Amino acid sequence: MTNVEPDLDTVPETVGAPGAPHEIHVELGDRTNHRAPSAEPDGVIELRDLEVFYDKFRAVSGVNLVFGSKEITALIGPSGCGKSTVLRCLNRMNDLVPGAHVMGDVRFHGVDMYDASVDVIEVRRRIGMVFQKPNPFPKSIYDNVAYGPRVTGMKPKNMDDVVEQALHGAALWDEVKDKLKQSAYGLSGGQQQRLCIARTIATSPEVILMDEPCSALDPIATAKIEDLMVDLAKTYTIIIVTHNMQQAARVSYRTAFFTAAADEHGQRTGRLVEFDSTSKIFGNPSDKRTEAYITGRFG
Ligand SMILES: Nc1ncnc2c1ncn2[C@@H]1O[C@H](COP(=O)(O)OP(=O)(O)OP(=O)(O)O)[C@@H](O)[C@H]1O
Repeated sequence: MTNVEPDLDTVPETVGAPGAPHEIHVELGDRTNHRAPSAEPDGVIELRDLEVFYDKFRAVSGVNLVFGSKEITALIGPSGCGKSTVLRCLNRMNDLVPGAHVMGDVRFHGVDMYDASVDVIEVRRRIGMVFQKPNPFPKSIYDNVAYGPRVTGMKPKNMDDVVEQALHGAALWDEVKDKLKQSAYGLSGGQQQRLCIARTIATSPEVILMDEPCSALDPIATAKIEDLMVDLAKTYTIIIVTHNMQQAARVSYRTAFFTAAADEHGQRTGRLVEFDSTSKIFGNPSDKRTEAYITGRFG
């Protein structure tokens, strides 16, 4: 996936000076709840000088980002710029990737998430993840949702209530309430993805990370997940990686744009180019590389 993207550092002058007036055709926010982001994100998660390696390969470098709670933040950029790598740092998923190591600071409520005293299971309970391809377990719908509370040792008074609430939260209850004991594999792709969201919220996380959650879905199922995201953001902090710029523009409050630049040895390392409110990024970006990307000239 790397080394096939054009180098955004070499965008031609015709793109225009940073901040210059220009025409950008990405529609903003027909699905958002139009909650204006506060001036500065509160920093529920903060990245300082984040650098991620896969063995000796430096995949991303110099990432400083501050996420706001109960907001949707989109990470966008061309293939291979390190969006998923950064996302996986936010709940220590990269621990599971052979050769991956993380430098710099990743703080959750100000606490160093990579400190030796931190309980990784608890990190992943509080910061859940939904993947690109719906990945329900080969279990019943009920057992998929109850799985997280069971394995993380939650002892709810009534598991049925937990399952029902999570399925309501994922806007799936009405479609499955009469077949909770049936296999999750009998659901459509979009339903399976909402089941995965229910499975994530059943453990009462604060943050939900989503890595291209709609890329395997048709437009109707995508629209349902986008509506759901906006609804979930009233309760949860959501950080989403998406290739779909319309989607980023529709659902997110803030957007971080990454790109990958080659060094003198030709090694392409992902970097954060610009982070701002979504309306600024899509309406009047400060960096010509952002503008080139969102107007479809590159990437
Ligand atoms: N498990 C891995 N082992 C080695 N290199 C990896 C691994 N995962 C990602 N990389 C490399 O790290 C860089 C960033 O990849 P990453 O998947 O984070 O980018 P991305 O922006 O999410 O890409 P895409 O949009 O194509 O999913 C790429 O050069 C990729 O090849």
